[in-house]
Amino acid sequence: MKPARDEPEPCTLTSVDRDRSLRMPSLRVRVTSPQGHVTEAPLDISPVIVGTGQDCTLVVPDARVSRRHCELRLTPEGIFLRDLGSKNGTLLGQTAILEARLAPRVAVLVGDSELVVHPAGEPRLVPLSPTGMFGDAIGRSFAMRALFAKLERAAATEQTLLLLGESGTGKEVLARAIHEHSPRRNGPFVVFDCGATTANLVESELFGHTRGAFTGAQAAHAGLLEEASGGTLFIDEIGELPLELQPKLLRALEARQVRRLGASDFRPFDARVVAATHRNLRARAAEGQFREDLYYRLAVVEVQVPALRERKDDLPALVERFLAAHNPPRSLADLPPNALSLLAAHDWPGNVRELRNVVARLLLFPETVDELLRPLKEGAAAARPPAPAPGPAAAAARLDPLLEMPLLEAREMVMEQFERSYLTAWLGRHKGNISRAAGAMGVSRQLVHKLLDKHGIRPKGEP
Ligand SMILES: Nc1ncnc2c1ncn2[C@@H]1O[C@H](COP(=O)(O)OP(=O)(O)OP(=O)(O)O)[C@@H](O)[C@H]1O
Repeated sequence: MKPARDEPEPCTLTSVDRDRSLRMPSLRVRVTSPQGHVTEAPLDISPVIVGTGQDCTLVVPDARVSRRHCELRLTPEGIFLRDLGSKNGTLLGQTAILEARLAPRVAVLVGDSELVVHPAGEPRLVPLSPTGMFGDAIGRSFAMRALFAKLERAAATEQTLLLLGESGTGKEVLARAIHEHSPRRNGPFVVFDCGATTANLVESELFGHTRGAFTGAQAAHAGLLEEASGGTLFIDEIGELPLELQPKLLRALEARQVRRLGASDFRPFDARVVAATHRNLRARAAEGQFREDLYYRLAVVEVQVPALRERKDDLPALVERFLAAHNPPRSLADLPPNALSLLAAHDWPGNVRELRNVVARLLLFPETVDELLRPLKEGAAAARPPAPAPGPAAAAARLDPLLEMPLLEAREMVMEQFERSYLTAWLGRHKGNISRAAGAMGVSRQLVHKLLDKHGIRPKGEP
């Protein structure tokens, strides 16, 4: 299909069909190493990250390429290439670029490798949700509206779904919305977090147990697969499911029946499973850290929930939502005038959860807007020594704004702030060493990683 004179350039994202579909050009990013090794990936609504790290979209075998070297993004304005702070730079001709619009077929140098975006066939149409909402999830960006349209269709089926995405991107909100849009909406929505449950409890929690199956099992207990019958079981952090339990979950999902711990018989269950993880499960499966057969069983429908930094178009609507949910409800006019532009300049490693917390803090301490995003950028490396204990007057002054909030909200916010300060202080004392900080805090390394994700903190030394 050749674009007519007035049609948009083929390498832009454009909504058509009265904003119900997205015209998605077919583009492929190709990187050729100096030895002639070629790696390729499609460039569509998700950005392509190029680097040597295994979590990159395009993993380039070139020692002069950084772990996360550069990023390509398809936007309504064209293809954008951004250097991610690489050591050896991203060169367009002789010029090192930080961010530039890139035309197709133009070669760029990353390390010693050549990167080119090639048109690869006809554009396709991707359905868009017309509303920019899916259950409680808000998203006006093309990326989220395309995701909502896909999830709406998947929700109507009985298929198992796998939601991938960084911590705080909204996987649980989406899982709940899938349940609410499914024929099972009148049944229970049950949540199980593999990452927050100790390994020896996971089995009895998921599959249940008989009386006397282990010390303390005084009564028989149905597992969550059975409890979610008629509804949906959301298994969060499925990547943390112990390897030895993975065949048992696979068998249960295949046979739609479950054997309680200590039992010899099988019981049928009727729950739909939606799973989520912040890990690259496909890569873990390839490395033997996750059962490949279970991965394929879970990923019948697999969706990637984009990070907030990839969809900053969503910021105003999300901020408005958090303001409106405040008690009493607030609006954008209650924020300092430069707040939205400051928020847009931030990278949001903790995603929507971090945004929600920042908005809550902005309402309490609007005068701190300029400082607010600075410590977030510096992360744990900037852990400051704890401030001296405040006197009674200072304590009362800090309490005043909290008194305007309902107890539960105020308590959650104080707890989150405490958790963050506690974590950064211990990481600071141990120079970012997670094992030592976890030891000092008396918790597992996994929990420290989870908390780091939750608060959007990147410890010193991590890129
Ligand atoms: N699209 C969205 N619209 C409105 N609120 C959102 C959206 N995405 C996330 N949130 C809010 O952000 C917070 C974190 O979301 P959620 O717990 O669903 O993230 P998650 O990806 O499941 O995180 P984790 O992997 O850490 O469990 C919640 O308060 C949720 O309501």
